[in-house]
Amino acid sequence: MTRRRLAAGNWKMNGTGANLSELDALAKAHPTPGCDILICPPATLISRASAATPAQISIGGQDCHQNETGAHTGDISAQMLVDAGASYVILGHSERREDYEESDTDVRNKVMAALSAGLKTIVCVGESLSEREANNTLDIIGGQMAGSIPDVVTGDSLVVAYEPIWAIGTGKVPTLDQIGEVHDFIRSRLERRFGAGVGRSTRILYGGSVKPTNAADIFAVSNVDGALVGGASLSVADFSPIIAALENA
Ligand SMILES: O=C(CO)COP(=O)(O)O
Repeated sequence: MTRRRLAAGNWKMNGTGANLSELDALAKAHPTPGCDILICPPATLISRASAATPAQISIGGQDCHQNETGAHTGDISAQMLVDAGASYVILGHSERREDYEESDTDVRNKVMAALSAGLKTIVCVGESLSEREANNTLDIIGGQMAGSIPDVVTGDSLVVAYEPIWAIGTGKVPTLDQIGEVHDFIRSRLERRFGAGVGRSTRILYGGSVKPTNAADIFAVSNVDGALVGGASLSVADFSPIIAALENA
């Protein structure tokens, strides 16, 4: 099973129109990429980013509401993301689980809404430092997967991102053995639940302090099919070498 690798950038709450030139430069640096490239800018930029960016770079959202329409001030539905030009959405990021107390059930409902709108979904899972230190990492990941991923997944519509919370924005990265252990576990859980088809075609990304300096080592780990990159996705100078490392993995 060959999975097309994915380099995904999560801009979080960073970027205005002035940053769209980064996308242009990224597209010029990777005219025919050897992996999928995705940028998830803030919602205010999705429409402009998708209009301005060549097709080899996909644009995604960072969250969506579980309902199609309605009285939900400040929220954005999956259909609205599609309308704005998004083809992916990140769901269940640890920052949303923490800042908005999103539960696994909330995430699962959002994933179902996004899939039925035709979006590919990147579902984030990951343990806190205290959970890792208590040797609970695999239990936590297994529970988040069981609770956050719905039964209706088909084809390559699901991407799972393993993001240890303690590695996000900290410069700390798990050992390659630790990354491999969790990615192998995620793969086995996907195969057990969805069978060989979806279980093997689902891409599993690593996220948390991925930099040009550590990307090649991380991409050599088994069942690492790409990265979900925060800070280093904001500039072409940092993101482009990460993409190149993935292309060469
Ligand atoms: O949370 C992340 C991506 O979603 C990772 O962020 P950093 O790459 O900044 O650690």
